[in-house]
Amino acid sequence: MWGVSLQRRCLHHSFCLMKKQKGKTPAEQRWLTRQLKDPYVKASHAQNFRCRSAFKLLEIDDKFRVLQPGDSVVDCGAAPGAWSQVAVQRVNSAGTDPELRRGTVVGIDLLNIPPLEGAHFLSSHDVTDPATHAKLLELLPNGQAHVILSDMAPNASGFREMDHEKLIVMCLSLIDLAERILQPGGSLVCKYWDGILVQKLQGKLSSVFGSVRTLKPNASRKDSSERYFLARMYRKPVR
Ligand SMILES: C[S@@+](CC[C@H](N)C(=O)[O-])C[C@H]1O[C@@H](n2cnc3c(N)ncnc32)[C@H](O)[C@@H]1O
Repeated sequence: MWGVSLQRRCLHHSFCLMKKQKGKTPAEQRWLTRQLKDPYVKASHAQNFRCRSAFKLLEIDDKFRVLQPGDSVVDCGAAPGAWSQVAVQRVNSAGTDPELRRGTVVGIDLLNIPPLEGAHFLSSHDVTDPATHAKLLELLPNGQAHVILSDMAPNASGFREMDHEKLIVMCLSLIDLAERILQPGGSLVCKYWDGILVQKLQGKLSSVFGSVRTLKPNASRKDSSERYFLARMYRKPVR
């Protein structure tokens, strides 16, 4: 009986897939097939996350407890907003003293970020622009963040080295941002694509953070060069 209902569901699933794939290029068809089979895509629909990347941050935070109730968090490259959803959940706890445990989440993206209760979004803003840093100073309590998250990525050109370099430059700009808004002892989670400049980024992070570790969450696709640095115990450089 179970076998028959599963067979029906599979036939229905294949039919939907065929309908969705009509008129698509082979690359688009491969992407769609992968999306439809992906357990994290299914889970993100079931749990109302805006995209599967939510599970990367959930995994990192479950293991390392980066986001604490009451924290102020800046989410760089926030669109469509799944990491901000996770951050809003984690920094606002239903504890006994809600005032003390109400956190702040500010998301920034070049693109439009649909509104999310509990978050403040700076859509059409560039994280690397000093004008954005100035706005952040106004939005964060005392102009300070406990955590900077970055899942930023440039539009991939298809040239691996070039894309890697672009993303490393973006990650390096987060060190300038940290100097302006990250409080001593704070943390940074940032995505990078593996390549020759990773050691340079790691070195720069290690010069201002007490610990830097490399992470590859299970939700990050195995065939992707995507990795994350988790840098903790920020030390503000003395100028
Ligand atoms: C992989 S998506 C982020 C997904 C997001 N973490 C989520 O969970 O919904 C990468 C985002 O980085 C943004 N981005 C790239 N460069 C940026 C920049 N200089 N400033 C702000 N956002 C940027 C892109 O527009 C894109 O929306």
